[in-house]
Amino acid sequence: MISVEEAQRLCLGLAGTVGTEEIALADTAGRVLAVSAQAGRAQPPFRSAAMDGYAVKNSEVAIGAAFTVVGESAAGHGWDGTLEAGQAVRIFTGAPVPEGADHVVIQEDVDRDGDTITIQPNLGDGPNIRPEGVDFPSDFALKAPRRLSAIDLALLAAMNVDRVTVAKRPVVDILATGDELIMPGEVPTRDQIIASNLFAIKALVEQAGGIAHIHPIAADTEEAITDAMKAMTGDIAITIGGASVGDYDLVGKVSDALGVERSFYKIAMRPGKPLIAGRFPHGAPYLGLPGNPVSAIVCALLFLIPLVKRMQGLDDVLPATRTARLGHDTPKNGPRTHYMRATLDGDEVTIAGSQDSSLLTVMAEANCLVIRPIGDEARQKGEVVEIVPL
Ligand SMILES: Nc1nc2c(c(=O)[nH]1)N[C@H]1C(S)=C(S)[C@@H](COP(=O)(O)OP(=O)(O)OC[C@H]3O[C@@H](n4cnc5c(N)ncnc54)[C@H](O)[C@@H]3O)O[C@H]1N2
Ligand code: MOO
Repeated sequence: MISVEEAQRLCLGLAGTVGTEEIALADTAGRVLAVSAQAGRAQPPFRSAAMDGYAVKNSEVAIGAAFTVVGESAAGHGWDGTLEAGQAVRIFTGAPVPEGADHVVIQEDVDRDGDTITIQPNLGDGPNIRPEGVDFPSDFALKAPRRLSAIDLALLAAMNVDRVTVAKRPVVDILATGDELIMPGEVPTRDQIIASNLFAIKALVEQAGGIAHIHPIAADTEEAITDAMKAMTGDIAITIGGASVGDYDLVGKVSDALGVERSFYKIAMRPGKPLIAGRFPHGAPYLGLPGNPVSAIVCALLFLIPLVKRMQGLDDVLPATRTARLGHDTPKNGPRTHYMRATLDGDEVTIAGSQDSSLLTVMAEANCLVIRPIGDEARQKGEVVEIVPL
């Protein structure tokens, strides 16, 4: 059995790239920027008024000073002249500040009589002018790779970028295997259960920027699994279940027969020990996840999701960890790294009482996984542990 770190390294080694596409800015939220976007224009592209008021010379600003209003600069319609001594230009927020002016006195601070303004005693601070390029200069670039946030879309728009080159979304084929499984909504026989973990995995893939295709459940026969695996032609292939050593755990055998080049089988981790990883003949990375609901989901978080992100060109793809303090004593860990379902409240973490890998109710209540290293000694309340926030 290999370590989790080694397994993650090998999985990421299977990642190919999915190529890029140019799409409209409005469609890019959550996509990964593949080519740095260039501004080509400063923002603001001119000195602009930050307040509504009067543009004057800073050197002339004083309580009681009077100015003659000689023009108007509105947003989208600047004033082309040059301000002379004793003059003011009526100006509005976002409008270009005229040549010769370097202070905007807000309108609340002046008294206007015809074309004359006089600065009042309540004069506030200036200069109320945004320098050219104060948000970004004309050579500004939004650097790739980067997952585009909602705010990034506004920034790209401000940069006058209307088409964006992003990584294509990796297509992930998800195949659940097992005679006992039916889809939600179908009528189970006495010995059947409902396929569940694939829905969490589909959602995780989509949150990570991939496209998930759920395939029809395959029965526990070599023929059915072979046919179903041949139909997985996307960028990443996932099977769920049948990865262990039982008589009906046929996925490893079938994947070998299909020419999947095995990268590793079995990890010193709990849950998720019987993970299979390899590469399909057509190049797609393949992960054979264990069937237990929690095992499949934890494996997806630790191995599949990083792969989906890496195939979009992202660098920092492994789940973030942080530390927390144990809210109680906990016994020595065994020979596998244990990812324990737990609840973080403030800085204190409480490990769930049952860690059986079939328990979705426990995982649904958890908001983190406590990582217990291989052979970790018994820990006392208050000791620091590493966690993966969920
Ligand atoms: N003799 C041994 N038995 C087992 C070992 C072992 O080392 N020696 N490993 C155990 C561990 S650890 C795990 S994890 C499981 C993984 O087994 P498989 O990947 O072969 O999974 P299945 O046997 O097909 O299913 C296990 C369990 O999960 C249920 N299941 C399967 N698929 C789904 C699904 N899509 N949605 C919901 N539930 C699913 C299935 O009905 C079983 O109850 O093996 C242990 N055994
Ligand atoms: O590794 Mo299994 O995933 O412990 O239940």
